Amino acid sequence: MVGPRSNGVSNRQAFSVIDGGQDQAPFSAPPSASASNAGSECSAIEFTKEDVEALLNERVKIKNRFNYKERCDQMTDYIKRLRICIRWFQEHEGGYLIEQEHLQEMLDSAEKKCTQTEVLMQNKEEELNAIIMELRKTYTLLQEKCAKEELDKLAVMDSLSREKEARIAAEKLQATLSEDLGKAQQEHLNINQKISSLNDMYKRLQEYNTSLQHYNSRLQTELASANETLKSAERERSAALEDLGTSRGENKSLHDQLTSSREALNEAVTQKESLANEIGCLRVELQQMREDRDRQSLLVQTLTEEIANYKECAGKSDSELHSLLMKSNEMESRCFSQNELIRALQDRLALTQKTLQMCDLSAMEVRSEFEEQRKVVQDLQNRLADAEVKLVEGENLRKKLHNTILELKGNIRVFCRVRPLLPEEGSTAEAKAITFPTFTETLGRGIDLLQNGQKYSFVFDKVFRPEATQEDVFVEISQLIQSALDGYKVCIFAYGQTGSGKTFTMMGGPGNGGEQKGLIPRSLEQIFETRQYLQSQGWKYELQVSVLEIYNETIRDLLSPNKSWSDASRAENGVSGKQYTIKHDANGNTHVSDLTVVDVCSTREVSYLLDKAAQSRSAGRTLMNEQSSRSHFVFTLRIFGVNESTEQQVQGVLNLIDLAGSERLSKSGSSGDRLKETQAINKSLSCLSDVVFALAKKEDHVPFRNSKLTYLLQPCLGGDSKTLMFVNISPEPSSSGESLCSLRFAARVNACEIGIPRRQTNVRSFESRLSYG
Ligand SMILES: Nc1ncnc2c1ncn2[C@@H]1O[C@H](COP(=O)(O)OP(=O)(O)OP(=O)(O)O)[C@@H](O)[C@H]1O
Repeated sequence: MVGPRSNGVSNRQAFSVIDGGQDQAPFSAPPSASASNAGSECSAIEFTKEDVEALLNERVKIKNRFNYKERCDQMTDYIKRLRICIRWFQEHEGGYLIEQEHLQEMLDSAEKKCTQTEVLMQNKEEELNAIIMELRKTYTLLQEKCAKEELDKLAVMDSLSREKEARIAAEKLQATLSEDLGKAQQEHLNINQKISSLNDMYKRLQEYNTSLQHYNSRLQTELASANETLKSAERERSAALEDLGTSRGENKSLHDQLTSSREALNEAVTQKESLANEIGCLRVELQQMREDRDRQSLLVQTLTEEIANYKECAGKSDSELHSLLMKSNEMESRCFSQNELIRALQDRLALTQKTLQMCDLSAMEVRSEFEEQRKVVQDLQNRLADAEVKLVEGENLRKKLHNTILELKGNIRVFCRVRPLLPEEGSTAEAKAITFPTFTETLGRGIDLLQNGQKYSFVFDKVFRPEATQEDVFVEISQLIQSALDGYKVCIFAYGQTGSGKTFTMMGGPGNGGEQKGLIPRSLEQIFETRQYLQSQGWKYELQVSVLEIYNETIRDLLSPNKSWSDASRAENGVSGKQYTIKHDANGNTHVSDLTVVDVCSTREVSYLLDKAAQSRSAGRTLMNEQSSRSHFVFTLRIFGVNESTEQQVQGVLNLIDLAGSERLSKSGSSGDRLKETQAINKSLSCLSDVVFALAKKEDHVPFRNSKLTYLLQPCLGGDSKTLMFVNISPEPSSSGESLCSLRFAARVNACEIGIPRRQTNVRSFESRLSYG
């Protein structure tokens, strides 16, 4: 057996030359050599037969290699090793010649094959290179694709992570949404419940609304029927009053008749009594006569008997007989005269009895007539009582209905009055600034104003045309005045530009008398008349008057016995001695300290006080009005009533106010003191406007305290009184600007809702004598 052995450094070097200096392993894995690390260490290798066979066998293995490149490399490596092996054998040729030949052959064939293989390999290599190139290209493409894929993947990963995040967020969101959904579902349930309850409520509200509508329509019909009833009550009342008057007349005439009948009866009775006395006397006389007659008859009888006896005893003396005959004749004549007397007395008796019977008859007649008359009187008295009860009921119904109407209305009422053109204001032919619509629904309530070619329409509770008389106006407010007697606070005030007719409306025309009398004197007349009339129903009233003016924001007592101001002091912005303060109590009554209050009993007294106050009132001449009121004039009548039969008590207040007129400084031509007055007037009216504006807008704060006027009027504007405003309008086209302002203000006032009027009953606290509202 031969095998590779270590041959020293020289062998090794020889191999190195053969290998071309390449430092690589000559054998792949010789079975017995330490092949793995044998490498090119030829000097350390010894070849044996087994090694050569193994080497030869290795070729087969290499041939079977599938991978060309690998096969090629291994084959090259194999050939090198074979050469080394051959060389080794050449060096050691003595013992191994056969193997050398064999090996040579093998080497040749191997070289051949190797060459073929190399060619093949080259082809294959080229092929492979082409494939490799292709593959590289593909690889590059793939790499690119891969890079792209990687990028895509990254992008996908990124989007995935984003999606994941989004998913997580979505999941979170879903969780919260689920929670929300749960809540929402809960809420939905709650809302559904709420909706159903709201639906129920809505249904109930609808029902309530329908019932309210029904109630409203019922109220409306009731109101209409109440109005009808009121009207019929009024008619009945007036008919009852008429009836009452005629009944009273009838009653009086019946009373007269009754008295005369009574007198006739008394006369007849006395006549009857005297006749009865006479009859009694006659009867006594008759009785006496009868007794006399009987006696005389008896005497005649005895005398006749005696005569008979005498006749029997004829022969007795003729003289005796003669005397007896004489006696008998005398007796007979006496008897005859007695009989005559009796007959006359009987005739008289019969006559007297007849007269008595007649007297009895006439007495009976008079008595029956008297009874009839008494019945008629009784009937009339019953009817009178009925009529009075009806009257009281009608009066109560009227009050109730009147108050219901006012309560239903619930706001300040506004009446508009347009004064006629004055002679100095030119002809009526001038273009008309004011017209009155003729539509049925606004008839008597509408007014149209033409200003700069534009028409402005307003509707109020009542509009009085220029031709309306003071009486026409008063008729419309008389019910309101009556309310003051019924225990309500009533306030009527006149508003408008200067010269528009406020003072005319409130106080009256020149002289304030007759047809020209204004609302204040007419109201007082009505109050005194009604007071008189109500006395029959048990009412007693005490009335107190006070009058003040607000001049330049200062209160003045117009009934003060010692007036402490003069024209000079007026000019000094109205600084007088006394400082009057206004206070409102919890009942809504207003008190002005130190104000003169006068008890009044008749219209004359009040007229005197009114004249006195009117004379004391600040007035002056302006371009707009000859006699212009320069202050707000406040007349107050406090009414305290007590019904002694029903023990009812009422306390009413009547405030009648003539405001100073609003005016443009340019138009009024004011200067000096007049200018100051105008400024003060305009300021207080502007405060009134602010108050009305705040009330109309239902603001929490109403600036009542901004002026004396508004503070004084607070209970009338914001409280529980029955308030009526007159807006006075001048028909002059040149005043249309101011008229528009006044009408606008009035419309705003009309829209204000104040409290429901309250009646003050069962109050007897009259010690406070200074209340205004
Ligand atoms: N309805 C009317 N009928 C006839 N004359 C009237 C009427 N209204 C007002 N007048 C007259 O118009 C003039 C001005 O009226 P009045 O003095 O009442 O106005 P006013 O509004 O009170 O003015 P001021 O605010 O300046 O006091 C007066 O001469 C008055 O007699």
